[in-house]
Amino acid sequence: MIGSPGSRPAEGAPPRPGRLALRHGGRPLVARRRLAAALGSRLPRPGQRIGLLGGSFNPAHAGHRHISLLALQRLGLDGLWWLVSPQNPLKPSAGMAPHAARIARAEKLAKHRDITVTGIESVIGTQATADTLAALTRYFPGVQFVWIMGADNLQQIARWERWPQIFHAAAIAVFDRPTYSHRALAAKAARRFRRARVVGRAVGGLATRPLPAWAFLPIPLSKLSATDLRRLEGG
Ligand SMILES: Nc1ncnc2c1ncn2[C@@H]1O[C@H](COP(=O)(O)OP(=O)(O)OP(=O)(O)O)[C@@H](O)[C@H]1O
Ligand SMILES: O=C(O)c1ccc[n+]([C@@H]2O[C@H](COP(=O)([O-])O)[C@@H](O)[C@H]2O)c1
Repeated sequence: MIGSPGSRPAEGAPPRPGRLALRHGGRPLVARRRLAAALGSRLPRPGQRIGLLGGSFNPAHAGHRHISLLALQRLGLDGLWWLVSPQNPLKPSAGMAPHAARIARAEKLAKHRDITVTGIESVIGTQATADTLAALTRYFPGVQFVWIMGADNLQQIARWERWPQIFHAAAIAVFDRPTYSHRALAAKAARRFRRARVVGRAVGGLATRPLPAWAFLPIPLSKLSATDLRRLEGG
């Protein structure tokens, strides 16, 4: 049923954003063929575990691929989408390469059968992650979405729009990143949701845990960043 939050109703979840109308005249606002086009015809099936690595990808780099491969393995994902954001609400648009150019470059780098590069947020008309997750869980009921991010974003997620809703909309996997681990784990979001943290062997089943659920994954670190790459490329 479109409009259901997926197979994992979150107990005590805050109300979904009212302004996000996904049905009009009984039909979804975005036709399935447009969603399929944005996903290279690879629509997910109910029950599948799909990782969502949201990012500016300005530009994509091997650090993105590194955490994506680890996410696929360690979380037993069926697929992982690189959600190339039209515009991060907290980043300046100056210096941001055009959306299509960032997608094209990410596609060249991803090159993995389980990774889909997509600009789907521009198709469904969302920018804030809370809205993106609300839309995806309605368009794809029963799909187990896992939001993937680096530790730098756990540190600052409490500045994102309606951020607690994100914890109630999808499981969250945080991948360690040089210099951020301690700050991230001491930050507001980690403290507020400390009881929802999944540790040890249970992390492998994060995708199917009742929400909220999040985990911090220590990994072999990658120092790569888009900021450094832009500097090297003279951008
Ligand atoms: N080397 C890395 N290790 C762990 N996570 C990373 C790494 N690089 C990027 N990420 C994560 O990937 C997601 C998308 O990152 P983004 O496209 O902003 O790249 P970035 O290198 O962080 O860019 P910038 O330097 O411009 O902020 C974010 O959640 C970010 O934390
Ligand atoms: O929802 C928000 O308010 C929000 C604020 C900042 C970042 N985000 C999302 O976080 C993801 C990572 O962004 P970035 O620019 O650090 O790669 C990307 O999907 C953004 O849309 C979302």
